[in-house]
Amino acid sequence: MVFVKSFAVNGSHVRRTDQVLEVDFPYMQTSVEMEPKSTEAVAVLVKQMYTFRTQLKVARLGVMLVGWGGNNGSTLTGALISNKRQISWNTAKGPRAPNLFGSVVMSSTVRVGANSAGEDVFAPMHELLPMVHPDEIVLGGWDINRANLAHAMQRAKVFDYDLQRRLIPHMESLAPLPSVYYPDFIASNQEQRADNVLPGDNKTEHLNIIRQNIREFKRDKNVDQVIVLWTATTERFSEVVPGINDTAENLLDAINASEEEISPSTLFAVASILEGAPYINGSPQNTFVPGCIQLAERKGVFIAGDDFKSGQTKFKSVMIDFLVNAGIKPTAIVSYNHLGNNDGHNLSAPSQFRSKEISKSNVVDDMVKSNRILFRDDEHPDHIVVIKYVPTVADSKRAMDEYTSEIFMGGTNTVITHNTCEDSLLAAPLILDLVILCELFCRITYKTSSTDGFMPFHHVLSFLGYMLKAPLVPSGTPVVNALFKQRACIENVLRVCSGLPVEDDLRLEHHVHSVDMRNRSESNCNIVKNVCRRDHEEFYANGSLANGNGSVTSSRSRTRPGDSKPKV
Ligand SMILES: NC(=O)c1ccc[n+]([C@@H]2O[C@H](COP(=O)([O-])OP(=O)(O)OC[C@H]3O[C@@H](n4cnc5c(N)ncnc54)[C@H](O)[C@@H]3O)[C@@H](O)[C@H]2O)c1
Ligand SMILES: O=P([O-])([O-])O[C@@H]1[C@@H](O)[C@H](O)[C@@H](O)[C@H](O)[C@@H]1O
Repeated sequence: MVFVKSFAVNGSHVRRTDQVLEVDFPYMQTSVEMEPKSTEAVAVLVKQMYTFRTQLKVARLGVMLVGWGGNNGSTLTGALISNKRQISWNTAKGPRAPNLFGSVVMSSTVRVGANSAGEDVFAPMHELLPMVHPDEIVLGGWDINRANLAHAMQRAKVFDYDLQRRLIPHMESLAPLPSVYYPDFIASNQEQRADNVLPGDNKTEHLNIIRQNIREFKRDKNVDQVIVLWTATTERFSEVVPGINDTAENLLDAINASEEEISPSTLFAVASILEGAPYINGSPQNTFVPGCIQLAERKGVFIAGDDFKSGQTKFKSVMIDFLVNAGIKPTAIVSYNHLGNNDGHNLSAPSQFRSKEISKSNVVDDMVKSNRILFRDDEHPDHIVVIKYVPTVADSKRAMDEYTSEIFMGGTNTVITHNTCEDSLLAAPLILDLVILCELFCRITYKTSSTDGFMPFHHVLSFLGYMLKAPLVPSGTPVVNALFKQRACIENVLRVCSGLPVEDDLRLEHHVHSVDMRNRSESNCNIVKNVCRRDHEEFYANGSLANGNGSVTSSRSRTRPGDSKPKV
């Protein structure tokens, strides 16, 4: 295998200028024709030509976190500073260097193709298209607690002490803006944190202040784009009330009337949408009430959610995909976890736990519904979710799962897992992926023979489902929870927008009679390889490359659009 730091795709289907990359893509689908209640079907192959257009200029990106002073917010902030400044730290086991492990965009690779020797060539996912580099992201946000980010980081107890010590000078000047606090939506045990709240209960005033905060942040930080992301405390579900939050008009009127059922998270979503800022919900509550979704559609602003998929649930979406697609029938999934961070404290309250229980429980539905050999229409594995608050373990969440399945000829298979998830160290890189990909999708448009010119993707950005437990999807479309299908969706949309083919793992070239790889016909797609095998091993050894003059270049490519890509 060979690893390259960057590549360009050439071919008659690719048109590139300094500003724009346009790619033609023949999208093949099957339209299934069948009579109602019939079990016979006919699949007809349908090809639709898409042209994808990507604006290559990456936005100067500002990210405003709601709940900035929380474990996730402070951990992400410290991690970005540590990576940008290359702040290493000492531990009992020796020195540690910053990294971005757990970010699918920054730390996973894609197969670009095979070279003339038949070797697979891999590149970083973030090299598929120009994306925001984490070093360039400007962070800000709100919190109902006034602690500065240095204090918040220390309170979170996530980073090693020596790293905390080294980060404090860079974080103590960062302070969250005061936020909206409506006690009824989060556990009463959170009241002690609420010392940084907007006065009064006039929701129109609160909305306008949040909107002003977004405008001022964009101006003062000199960013081109702002994305608002909720990583604040899990709220109880909002009741969807006709006349209150069922349409965009009713929702805006309800805010003007300071209706009680309008949650802080929905207020933030409305403010973001009205300011043209994409809004992402990292928690399980139903922020996106129907009126909010309709408002996002009206304004053409991306929304995505719900609930970061970080540890136990992420693993579950792999296990159930494996079992069901192996023809094995899961009959019971018992998920228990305990955690001791403030999130866990909030989740110890029934209404907030219920929000999380829903998002953690629905993650198997797509896989179960896909296999009527194993499951009857109304059949579903027993699925239990338990969350307990144990202060001692702090952010180091323990997840214990038991998967019981029916196997061949009446057999039973039971898999028991114990997963210690450093909650915030698993969630923070997902926040990075969510905002990097969201910024990219804001620069991609598409056209087909049936569109009126180039159009943005649907305002419900369901491509981001990989990072979320309960992916919000456009009305009437299926929810996909299987983790590797979700990842394949992201990789393939980026591949086709870059000019590469979909990765279908068919690999026919390896299954047909041996072809002398040296005689492979020269494809019309040239891959630029600029790193030899030695560098490849060195890259993997320490994530950096020694170039010709002995100096070390960062393993994170800083290729910018328009840079002349080295040619071999
Ligand atoms: N692995 C994970 O950590 C993980 C995974 C999935 C989902 N989540 C969700 O992410 C969220 C954050 O997790 P965390 O561990 O950082 O929790 P946390 O309690 O440490 O942080 C939440 C922060 O939000 C603040 N807050 C509460 N209400 C607010 C409001 N109305 N406006 C602004 N700030 C507000 C709190 O003061 C706190 O600082 C939670 O909802 C959690 O369920 C976390
Ligand atoms: O690990 P995972 O299931 O993806 O998600 C986590 C839950 O297991 C945990 O109970 C909760 O406190 C975290 O906020 C997060 O939701």
